[in-house]
Amino acid sequence: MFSPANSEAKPLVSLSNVGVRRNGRWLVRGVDFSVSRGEIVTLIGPNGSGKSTTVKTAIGVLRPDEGRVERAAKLTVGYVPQKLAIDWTLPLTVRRLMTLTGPLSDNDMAAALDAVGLSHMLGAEVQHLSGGEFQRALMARAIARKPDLLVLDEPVQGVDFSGEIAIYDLIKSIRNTTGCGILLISHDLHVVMAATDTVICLNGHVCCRGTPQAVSRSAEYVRLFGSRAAQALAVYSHHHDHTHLPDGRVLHSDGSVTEHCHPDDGHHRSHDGHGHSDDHSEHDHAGVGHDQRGDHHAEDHVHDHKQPAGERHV
Ligand SMILES: Nc1ncnc2c1ncn2[C@@H]1O[C@H](COP(=O)(O)OP(=O)(O)OP(=O)(O)O)[C@@H](O)[C@H]1O
Repeated sequence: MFSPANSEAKPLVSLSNVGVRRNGRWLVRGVDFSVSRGEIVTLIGPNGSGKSTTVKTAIGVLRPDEGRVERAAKLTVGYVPQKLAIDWTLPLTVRRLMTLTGPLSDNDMAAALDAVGLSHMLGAEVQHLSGGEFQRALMARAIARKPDLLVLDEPVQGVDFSGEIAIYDLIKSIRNTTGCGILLISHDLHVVMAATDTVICLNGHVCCRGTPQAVSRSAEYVRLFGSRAAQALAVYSHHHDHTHLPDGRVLHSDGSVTEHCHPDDGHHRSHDGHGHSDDHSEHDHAGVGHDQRGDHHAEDHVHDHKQPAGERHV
């Protein structure tokens, strides 16, 4: 069992002021974060905010156009991409899926499938797996080669709400048993799990970062989802009140355009039941910290915490 005390101080991967530019446009810029052994870091943000670009840069699939990416020597990465090119017309068993990218011993395959709860499905056709089972099979494939860093791009796609909780539990258990670092992407701003040590919100740059734990401890949340769900899942929603234009300028909600984020065009909105207010200390208590480096100011975004779509406050 992994113990954080055993974790190495040096991060597995660290990004400093990373920017990626394509066709004259910055896809992401000024991105700073690191992932250490035993740590779970989750990137959230709207469509096109640069999450996939950022993880691809972190693992070396893309080269940054500015800034620096440092990876630990001999780092092994298990990567579950957002999209997988599978020919669904051809039969493909779970066993074959596990070995598509290289040979794997029977023992390692069995251990990985056991870890994700799919040992009984070695001979099953991938086409027949449920959304949750398919995601687990992809995770088994990624952990079978015992990576130092596991990177999961939207691990809960096609999975229902209770399945999401199970997958987040599984991710946490993989971290606890192997001690690997985990870098996750959640496309959905609403759902972030409590196992996450750090949430990083991207919108072309790092908007804010912090822990989702405080939300999962709120009485309303525990009443709504039960204590088990509260241990496994936190809910975090983030409303962007400005848009980054292709040329790097910023379009604000009042229609004005500035070179950089505006220092006072946003506010912390209170939310029914969660008691958030404009008081910074309270917001900090909720574990969410704004990124105050560079030109991005603490007041540039509106936050609240709420239940996922389809759920309702009680
Ligand atoms: N090679 C490329 N050339 C030009 N633009 C690109 C390239 N790759 C990505 N983009 C653009 O960069 C932006 C960020 O894309 P990215 O896939 O990183 O976002 P994302 O946050 O992962 O989005 P989603 O939630 O939809 O998966 C998008 O506007 C995308 O169209």
